[in-house]
Amino acid sequence: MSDLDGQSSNGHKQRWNSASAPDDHEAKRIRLERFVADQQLLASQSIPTPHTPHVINTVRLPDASRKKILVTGGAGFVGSHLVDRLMADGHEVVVLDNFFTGRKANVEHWLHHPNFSLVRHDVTLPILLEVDQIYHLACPASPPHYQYNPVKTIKTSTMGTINMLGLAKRVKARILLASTSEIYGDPTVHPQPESYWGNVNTIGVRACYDEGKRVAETMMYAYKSQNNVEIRVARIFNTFGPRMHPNDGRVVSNFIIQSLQNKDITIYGDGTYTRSFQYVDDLVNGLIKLMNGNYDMPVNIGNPDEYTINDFATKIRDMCGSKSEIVYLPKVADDPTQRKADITTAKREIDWEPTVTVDEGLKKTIEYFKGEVEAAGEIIPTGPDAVKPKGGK
Ligand SMILES: O=C(O)[C@H]1O[C@H](OP(=O)(O)OP(=O)(O)OC[C@H]2O[C@@H](n3ccc(=O)[nH]c3=O)[C@H](O)[C@@H]2O)[C@H](O)[C@@H](O)[C@@H]1O
Repeated sequence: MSDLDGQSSNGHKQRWNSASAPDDHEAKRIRLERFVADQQLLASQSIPTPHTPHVINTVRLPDASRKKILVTGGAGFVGSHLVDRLMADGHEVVVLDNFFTGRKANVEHWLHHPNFSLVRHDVTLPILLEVDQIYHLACPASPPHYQYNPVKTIKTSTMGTINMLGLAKRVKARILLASTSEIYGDPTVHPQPESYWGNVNTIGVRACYDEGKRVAETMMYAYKSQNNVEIRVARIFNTFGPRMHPNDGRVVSNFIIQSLQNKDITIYGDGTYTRSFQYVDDLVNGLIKLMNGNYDMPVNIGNPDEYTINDFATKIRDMCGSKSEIVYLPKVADDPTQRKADITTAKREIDWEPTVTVDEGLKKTIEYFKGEVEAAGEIIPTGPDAVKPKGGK
């Protein structure tokens, strides 16, 4: 048995004598383990090789029609579904995400695809990239999450949008802003058309998000008129589907998670408030149509199917076959009392309307959360108070 040269942890070469040396078999095993680890590292960090674990086949677009598309917040719930569509359509996609509420798991299936790049970056800082289109989605959207650090939420919507508009201007990219139905505040007009100016409490707990998005819209139109930037503005209404953060705290994820575990379903207030809910695939279709159409005024993207929170709780409990009790907690501050998308503009200008019913969408979402609950053992849903998103990259 020959002696082996070894490297000690402090870097000094050391010599094992035959008494203390690992035998040949052990040395081979260590070398093999190192080789496999090196290969795995290489495969995870470089373009696909025959050893790369999993590369999804996508359409191969000719250079002339393949676009470089930036998706800020692309590892989030909505962003990751949008990325799936853009990748499947054969485009090159760059995802920027700071992983505050986004999760690597949402996009990990693309990590080895040569058309895909994932960059950990906070949009409040500028970035230089060459792209043709920008979907600017980055911002926490769940009330407990966006209220956790309101100053950061404001910076994300303001500085983040300025940075993305600056980039769009420099590289002449078209930019789409993910705005929100929240810009209508607690609406006095029902349903809400784009021409309604809204009713927002400028110093309330939701203002960091609502006002941030309102000024983001203002910036979009300022860059359009002053710098000829090509803009699109989507006002997104309540959206649900797989990959919602399990601790998101929003009504769909909370009610499903509570029902699946036979825990109390928590209604804030008396449950007479209303929302209209759309499935995420419909939203993604709407965003892509808006981006690639000719209309550059704000467009509501939502499903007008409106429910009281009471009815929605019963519906989800029934669909889950759950024994949960419904409990009523104090209402949350500045909660909009009614919300329903008027989608006349979307139908007329971009030929879009939702095609997935709330029931179909809920079935898929319940299936997804069954898996999440099973994997986690137990999920304690986020309550109404401001809270930092839980890990779970
Ligand atoms: O889901 C969305 O797309 C929207 O969600 C939030 O707006 P909000 O309508 O307040 O959404 P939820 O937090 O899901 O609340 C909906 C209603 O259910 C109630 N709720 C929520 C959670 C819960 O456990 N129980 C409960 O009664 C809320 O008080 C509210 O009245 C965000 O602020 C929007 O940006 C986003 O577009």
